[in-house]
Amino acid sequence: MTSPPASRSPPEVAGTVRPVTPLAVLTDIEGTTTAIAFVKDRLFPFAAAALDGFLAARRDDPAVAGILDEVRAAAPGQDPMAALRGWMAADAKVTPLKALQGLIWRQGYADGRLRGHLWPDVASCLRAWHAAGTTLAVYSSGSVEAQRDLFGRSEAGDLTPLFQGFFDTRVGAKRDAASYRAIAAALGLPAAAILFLSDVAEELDAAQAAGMLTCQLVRPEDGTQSAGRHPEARDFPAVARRFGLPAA
Ligand SMILES: CSCCC(=O)C(=O)COP(=O)(O)O
Ligand SMILES: [Mg+2]
Repeated sequence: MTSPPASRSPPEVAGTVRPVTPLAVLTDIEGTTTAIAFVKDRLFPFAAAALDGFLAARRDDPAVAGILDEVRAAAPGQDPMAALRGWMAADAKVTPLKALQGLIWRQGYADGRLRGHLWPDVASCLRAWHAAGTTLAVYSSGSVEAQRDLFGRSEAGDLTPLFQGFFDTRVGAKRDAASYRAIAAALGLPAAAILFLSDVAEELDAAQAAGMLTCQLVRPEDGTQSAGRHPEARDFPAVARRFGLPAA
């Protein structure tokens, strides 16, 4: 006798033996859909090299002026440029830095110097999951604008129509369980129906504390390492097999 297909109703959390198939997949970007090397060796140096010229040209743009006000509020008494440079050097996930990087990258995506990297297994799975009715959303420290540009001008084409939501640190820090509760509420789903994918164990811990299903992407070619405390997958097809999602 064959097993019945996994239910599409919200999964039971405890005391169940049936497979828990998520209604929604919430994915991180760096280290999960996209190579860490692309972010660290391409995107971050691109923004650092363009920062001075960008601010000189756009300082009076209301969006840029607003970000600089946020920098001053986050680093009182410091020169905003020094604060931005310090955050860049430390890879600090500070909201105004991420917003500014997103605006700088936007120019690179628009004129073709940047194209969003995706691991080759990612786009086909996202398309298959979306086609099967799974809600897809993104949660990254990169700004929502940067997320839309990366997926909109990706190596696999424009994937933005697949996603129902994009969330950044404006919803809260990625290591804070409250952020995941807020995302579940915004998606209109119980946290237990959402699978969060990330390479970072502390982010998965926070999602799990909020009640989400979790899976750590461990891609040896990207240098990520197993934390040993969450379900693991080496790519998106392995996520699909582990959680009963459709294969690409
Ligand atoms: C939107 S792509 C740039 C990613 C980024 O700026 C970053 O800090 C990586 O954060 P993630 O949460 O995707 O690991
Ligand atoms: Mg990550």
